[in-house]
Amino acid sequence: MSRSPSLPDRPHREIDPDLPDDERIEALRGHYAELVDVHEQLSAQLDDAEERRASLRERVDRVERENETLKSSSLYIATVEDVVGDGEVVVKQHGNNQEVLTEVSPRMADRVGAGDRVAVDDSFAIQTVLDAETDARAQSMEITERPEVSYEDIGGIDQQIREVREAVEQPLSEPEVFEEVGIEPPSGVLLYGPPGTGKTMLAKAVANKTDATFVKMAGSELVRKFIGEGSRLVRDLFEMAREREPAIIFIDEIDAIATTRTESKTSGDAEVQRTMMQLLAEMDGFEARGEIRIIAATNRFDMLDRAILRPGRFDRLIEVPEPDRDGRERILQIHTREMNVDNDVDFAALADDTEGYSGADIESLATEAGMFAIRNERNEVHHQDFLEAVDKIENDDSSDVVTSAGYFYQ
Ligand SMILES: Nc1ncnc2c1ncn2[C@@H]1O[C@H](COP(=O)(O)OP(=O)(O)OP(=O)(O)O)[C@@H](O)[C@H]1O
Repeated sequence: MSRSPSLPDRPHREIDPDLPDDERIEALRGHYAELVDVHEQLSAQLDDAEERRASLRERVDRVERENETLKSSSLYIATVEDVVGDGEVVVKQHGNNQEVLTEVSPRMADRVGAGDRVAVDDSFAIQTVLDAETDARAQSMEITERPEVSYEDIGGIDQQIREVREAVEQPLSEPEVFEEVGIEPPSGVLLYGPPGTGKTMLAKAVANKTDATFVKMAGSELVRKFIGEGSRLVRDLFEMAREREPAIIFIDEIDAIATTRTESKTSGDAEVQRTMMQLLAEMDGFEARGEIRIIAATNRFDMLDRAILRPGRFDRLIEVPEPDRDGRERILQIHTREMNVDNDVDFAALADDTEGYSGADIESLATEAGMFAIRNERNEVHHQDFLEAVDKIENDDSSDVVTSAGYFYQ
């Protein structure tokens, strides 16, 4: 730091009062001249000091600004695509889709997994994993690189499987067939029917079969949890799918965002409307022969706004009903494949006893029967265990069976 210049000496002059007037005046003139000189020096020093002060102030301002920028420095949002091992991951930055192989600090190593949204700094070091609170997308979207469901795991809806394969799988696996014939594949497929009948499974099985990423979003979460975010989330949903082509977008409970317009003009309705408009806009601007297929599901077909069923939107409707007797038998067999089931179990008879059960109900029934076997200290499940399970489920008020059978869906 430069040192302040020394101050000039203060002029001091004793003037003898007994001097003749002209000499005194001369002495006073001389004193005055000295004072003027010192004044000029001090003014110059003051100007210098002012100048230095201004330049220091400027430096302080600059440092403060830099400090502020560092403290609040923006982080970029990226998705972890793959954990390569040895503390390295591939991340893809949102927006520019740049893919980067980056090291994970030991502090973050246990917390980072494929599919996580993370905040990265300029050098792509992962600073934080976005938790459910900050990451609306993580809460409302489920992304599975390759779901483990196959068509063989789904019972009783063979006709629906066939239709979904034609409408969703074939355009992905054999797009040339559609080109040769000169038709556009259906834009979107709508699965409708009571809860727990295998709609989600169907969508997952197609993703599995076609090696497509499964991107699921629940319509209800879109509008209920993230007020004001609905349309952004719809945009995000399609963007996520585009980043991961081939992909299957599955919108569960689409009725939550595509209900018939009501007269009321509450802000909640406006939000639902905006979300639906965004969805329609995304679908309208969609390449029908592209690598992204859209499947939606609803339990409330009656409530749907018909605008979403127009050609170019959800133009293939597939009903997924409750399983019939044969379907129930098949689903029972599927869900007991891994169980140690005694020869006395009569699946045909159980199918008769489970009228009105959905696939999900039958899955709970099998688990419940297994619990009875464990309670009776057996490792084999007997027919009687299934009967007790039926009894328990039907007398249990909290059971879904009672409600799902009574669901209104068309
Ligand atoms: N047809 C089926 N075959 C075999 N299992 C089934 C079938 N339907 C449902 N399940 C079982 O029930 C569970 C839930 O099914 P799924 O989520 O596919 O139903 P959904 O129709 O999408 O229901 P929701 O309308 O409530 O979302 C599945 O994980 C599966 O174990």
